Amino acid sequence: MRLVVEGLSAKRGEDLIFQDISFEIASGEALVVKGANGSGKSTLLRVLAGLLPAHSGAAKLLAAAQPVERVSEAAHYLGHRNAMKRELTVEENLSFWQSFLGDFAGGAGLSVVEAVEAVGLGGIAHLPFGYLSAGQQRRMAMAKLLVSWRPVWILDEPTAALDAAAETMFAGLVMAHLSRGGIAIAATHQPLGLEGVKELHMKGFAGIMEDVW
Ligand SMILES: Nc1ncnc2c1ncn2[C@@H]1O[C@H](COP(=O)(O)OP(=O)(O)OP(=O)(O)O)[C@@H](O)[C@H]1O
Repeated sequence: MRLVVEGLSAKRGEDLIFQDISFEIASGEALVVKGANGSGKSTLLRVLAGLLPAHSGAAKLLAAAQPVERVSEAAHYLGHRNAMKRELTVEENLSFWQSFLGDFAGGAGLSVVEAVEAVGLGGIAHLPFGYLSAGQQRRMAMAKLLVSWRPVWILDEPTAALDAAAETMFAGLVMAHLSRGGIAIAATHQPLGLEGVKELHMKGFAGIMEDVW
């Protein structure tokens, strides 16, 4: 499986945010997207996740376990917000996402109990999501990545609000995902503790980008 991005550009309103972004990531690889505030990291991830249209260019997932028209069909997107309902329990939220998303071909998600344990929060899945601390909420949002199998993880500032132990835990989850043949793309200002990842440096519209492999 390969994620191939060719000549991608995107606008916000009338403004071109970036243009001519190209890169390729294969199964088992991660790409970290770096750049200053406002350089277009979130915009790029939102385009890949199908939440914003590309202005030009394309992103394709090739040789996936099932054919897809859009990368988003094979992707989990973890944005700045956690996409959980505060009034529902953690278990209810994760069960919803598990049945809503389903499994992509070639893999199977963990049970809700297993996923909650994998993020180190076994025993509090019965609480309303809104009762959890900011860091616990972020961990539970990561558990959402585990309850259904999606080969591509698109992660926007995944470790915001996490303590050092949770950052290490998250790096382990990403490495396990890669070892299952997954792909991860993460925008971050913080080191994710991942070894040997590719980097993409967004420069904003003036400088666009350069690759550092
Ligand atoms: N809804 C919007 N309408 C118009 N412009 C927007 C919108 N959202 C973002 N922008 C602009 O697009 C540019 C890129 O924003 P983006 O959120 O992609 O940057 P970023 O690199 O992720 O920044 P940060 O590191 O602060 O999260 C910024 O100049 C921002 O003001």
